[in-house]
Amino acid sequence: MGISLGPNQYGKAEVRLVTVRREGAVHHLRDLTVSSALRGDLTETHLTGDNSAVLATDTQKNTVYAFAKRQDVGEIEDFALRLGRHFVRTQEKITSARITIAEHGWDRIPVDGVPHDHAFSRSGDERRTTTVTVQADRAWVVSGVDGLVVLKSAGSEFHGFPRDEYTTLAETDDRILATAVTARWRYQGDSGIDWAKSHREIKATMLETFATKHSLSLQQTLYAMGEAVLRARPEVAEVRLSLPNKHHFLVDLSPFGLENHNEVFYAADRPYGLIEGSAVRDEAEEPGPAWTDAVL
Ligand SMILES: O=c1[nH]c(=O)c2[nH]c(=O)[nH]c2[nH]1
Repeated sequence: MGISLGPNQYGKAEVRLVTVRREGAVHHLRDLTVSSALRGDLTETHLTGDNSAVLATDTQKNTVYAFAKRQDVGEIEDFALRLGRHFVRTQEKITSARITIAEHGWDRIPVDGVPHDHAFSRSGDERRTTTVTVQADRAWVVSGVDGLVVLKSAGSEFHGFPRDEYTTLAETDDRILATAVTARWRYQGDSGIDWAKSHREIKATMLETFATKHSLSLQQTLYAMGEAVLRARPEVAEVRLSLPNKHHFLVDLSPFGLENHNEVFYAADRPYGLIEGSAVRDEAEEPGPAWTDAVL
């Protein structure tokens, strides 16, 4: 019978890791969600239940915690590289390790205007992310951001679209544009990059472009954001963006005898337009195995 095992991987998903590093009275907090996915010669466990090549997902979880103790976590890209290389180097049958990390931000609580030593408030929904894929002595790093919510209350139009028998949407030259940015960018190379600075500047570039680019569509804004990142950051080969159009509909106030001059909106949560695309550098390195899976 012509049946065989298809592509497979296994690992521990969403290990919740919080670390506290003490510098005298000042505590430094890190809050990560770490997932591992291993690939390799794993046919036996699937076909016969022979687990001799299966590093338990429980062990993978423990490795995350032990590594966090043995060495300061540092940048999520470096932590993921250390974990991925460890799994590939120590497990004979494992040929590929993919480590995905999301970092949740915490801000110090201000007390009388002074940031507190050891009390924090969650920074919101935004998360810094990375997915590192390690194979033999190569690694590919794809980093990004999730849940970066932005809105502009001017500088956005949408018109000139086709009208058929089902079109009701009014053309507009003044609307609210809002989205929650999911971005992924792939780095050329896996060393010599200041991950934190790169992340900070890519995010600043995307935000600045969102703010200043006069928008005729969210698609146009998406490409402008990606293009600006590639122009500013030579270490990045490609940027992929997934932008939900968080619609803000004008409320019809005429039943109440009131006019609505773009002042009162209904923020709908669904359905939403979902605009996705990428900007690619012409002479970019090949994406390697990391990109398609790592993105979304
Ligand atoms: O920026 C937009 N792009 C679209 O494709 C679209 N479609 C829609 O209904 N509104 C919008 N806005």
